[in-house]
Amino acid sequence: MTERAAEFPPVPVRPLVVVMGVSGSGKTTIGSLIAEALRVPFTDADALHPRSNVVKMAEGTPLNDEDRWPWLAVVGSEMAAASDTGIVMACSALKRRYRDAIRAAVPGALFLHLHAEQEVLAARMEGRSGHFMPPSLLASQFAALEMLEPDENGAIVSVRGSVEEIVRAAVAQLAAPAPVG
Ligand SMILES: Nc1ncnc2c1ncn2[C@@H]1O[C@H](COP(=O)(O)OP(=O)(O)O)[C@@H](O)[C@H]1O
Ligand SMILES: O=C(O)[C@H](O)[C@@H](O)[C@H](O)[C@H](O)COP(=O)(O)O
Repeated sequence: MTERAAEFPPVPVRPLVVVMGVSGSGKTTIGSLIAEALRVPFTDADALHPRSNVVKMAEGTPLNDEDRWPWLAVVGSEMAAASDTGIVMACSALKRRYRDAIRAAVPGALFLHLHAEQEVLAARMEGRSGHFMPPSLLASQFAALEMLEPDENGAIVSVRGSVEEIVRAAVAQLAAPAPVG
């Protein structure tokens, strides 16, 4: 076992993880490090949006359900295709019904919700450059957000702290998930 793998407790074999949360919550930053720690591939669902969705968000208009359904279908099929290796997928998955759609494609999916107050994330988005998502859409993301419910397989992880602390807490949750709610 390498030094890095030894830092973390054992996690499920071939984990199928969705790192969820609003824009700016750290899905890309934290999700890619979780994937590295688990030694599984990482995919950012930002890269799976049809061009029309990216243009819409870049213009400052929130996506609606109709915009998201085809994208969520791609997210689900990419995860299902990774069931032999495991995967960490960064995907907002803001609403319960979106997560239900992903679970329909990947029944074993685990959801890690990266969570912090809007002000914390707004400051982080303001500090991010070269991304299509404008900080002005953050309020609409919080308005759409539905928290994980007790029957959903997953955990809420606070992202107020450092990246290292968050990755550690997230991997610990995957090893021994605490019940939500
Ligand atoms: N724990 C953290 N502390 C400080 N800055 C962070 C933290 N996590 C992410 N960031 C920064 O916040 C911004 C948003 O993170 P990002 O990973 O792009 O979020 P998302 O993919 O959810 O939109 C980026 O500039 C990133 O470097
Ligand atoms: O469902 C949505 O409205 C989008 O998926 C959105 O939640 C997502 O956050 C964007 O793709 C922006 O990308 P970042 O999350 O990387 O800011």
